[in-house]
Formats: sequence, structure tokens, C-alpha cells
Amino acid sequence: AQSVWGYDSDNGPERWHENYPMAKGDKQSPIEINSKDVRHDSSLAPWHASYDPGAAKTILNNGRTCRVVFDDSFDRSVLRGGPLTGAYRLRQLHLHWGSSDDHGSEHVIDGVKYAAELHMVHWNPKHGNFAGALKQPDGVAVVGIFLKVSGKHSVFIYFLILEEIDNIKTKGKEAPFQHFDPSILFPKSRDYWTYHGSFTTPPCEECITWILLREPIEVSPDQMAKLRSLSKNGENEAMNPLVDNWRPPQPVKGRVVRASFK
Ligand SMILES: NS(=O)(=O)N=C1NCCCN1
Ligand SMILES: [Zn+2]
Repeated sequence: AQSVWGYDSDNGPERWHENYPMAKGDKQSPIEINSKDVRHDSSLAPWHASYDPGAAKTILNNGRTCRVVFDDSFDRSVLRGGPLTGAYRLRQLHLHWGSSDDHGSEHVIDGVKYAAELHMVHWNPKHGNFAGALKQPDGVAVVGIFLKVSGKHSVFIYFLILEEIDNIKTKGKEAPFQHFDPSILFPKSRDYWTYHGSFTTPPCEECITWILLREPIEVSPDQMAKLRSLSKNGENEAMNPLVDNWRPPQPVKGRVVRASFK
């Protein structure tokens, strides 16, 4: 049987296109962003998130990432503004990270790879449901936040997600995760880059308006170590560290990245 997609040599990003042809499309993500090619767009509005902490439901290790899911059955936690038209519903958030602090993010900024990248996935309810939104160019909006490892002690104490890691060590483990407002993870600055791209995981649908925050948030080495203590495997299998679950940058193919800032 075909091995399910993943990040290993036999099922990783270089082979995804064999089962998911969209992976070779012209609007794939992530990309490398070079400030010299970015265009400041003064017409870009600020973005606003209004999230209901009660919408948070559970946290899950699905063997490929750590994911928090939210109630998206109505406009309860929404993202508005920026490059978007209308309100997009928050559905889930997850992370991508490396086996060491010098890499792990998916987007690369002026050659800089961050230790991790957090994705907050929202979808446009005008397309009826999430599955319908995946088929539309304006179907999904993902806010990307870069994580930088800081030696300082004033690190991300809010990072409640990492407190829950002990309960979801192995693939398939899920724990309640409630009363959580993910907007506490936003950095101070609202500056962002935006461009049109795809999911960075198969089937790699090209339905995403990316909103990448310029200012990284800081985490401690211990917090990164916690993330790396997750296992790709189930509880009755050998521990296989869940690390390096990132797709490398894809061809920009003439796309323009706009910046909300000068
Ligand atoms: N890394 S990504 O582009 O957000 N990919 C996703 N795939 C499944 C649904 C949520 N997001
Ligand atoms: Zn992601």
C-alpha cells in the first residue's frame, strides 16, 4: 500500500506530487520571502481577530503536528480585515518545528529559518463549509507566526499549548483544551506580509491567503524541547520524535508578496 504522506525520505515533500498533483502547482507554499522583492501596499488594512475562548475544544497529536481545534459551526471566533473580505472562521491551529533551534519554520524570511512556525487556519463561510472553501481561491486564510528561541527568562509563559503536551505524547492522543484565546499568542506588532498560496501539507490546495506576521514570538529552549518530545508513533510503538514536520520553500513563480509596513 502507498505509504501515507509524511516528512521522511520515502514519503516526504519531494514525493508528495506522486499522490497529490497539486503539490506541483504554480501557487504553492511555503515560500522564501526576500524583502527586496516585497511591495509595500498602503491600501492593505489592519487585520483583526475576535476569538471566543469558549470556542477552543481539544488538543491532538495526529502524528504529524500538535493541533488545537475550535468550534467553527458559526461566526464565533473570526478573523477580519487585512487582505481579507468578510469574516473568516477560526477552525484550528497547529505548528511546524525543527529538530534544533536553527530551523523548523516553513516560510523563510531573508534567509532566516525560525525554530518553529504556528499556523492559525480560518475559512470563508461564504463557501458553505471547510471542504467547499478548499476549492476556492479565497476559501482559507492562515495567520503564520514565527517562533524564536530566546535565552531570556521572560519567555512565553502563556504558551499553554506546551503545558498540555504531556497529555498528548503519542499519535492519536487527544485532550480537552478549553477556555483558550489564541490571540494571546500574537506579537505586539500587527505588521504582516501577505500573498496567495497553498496548504503546506497534502493535498496542497491553492486556496490560501497567507498573512505572515513580521514580529516573531519568543519561546524558551525548554518549551521547544517539550514540542520535540512528542512522538510520531502511537503509545504501543517505539518513540519516534515528532520533529522536522516542515515543507521547504516552493517556487514563487512570479507571485508578488505585499507588506503592510514600509
Ligand atoms: N500547514 S497548513 O498549510 O496550514 N496545512 C493544513 N492542512 C490541513 C488543514 C489545516 N492546515
Ligand atoms: Zn501548517
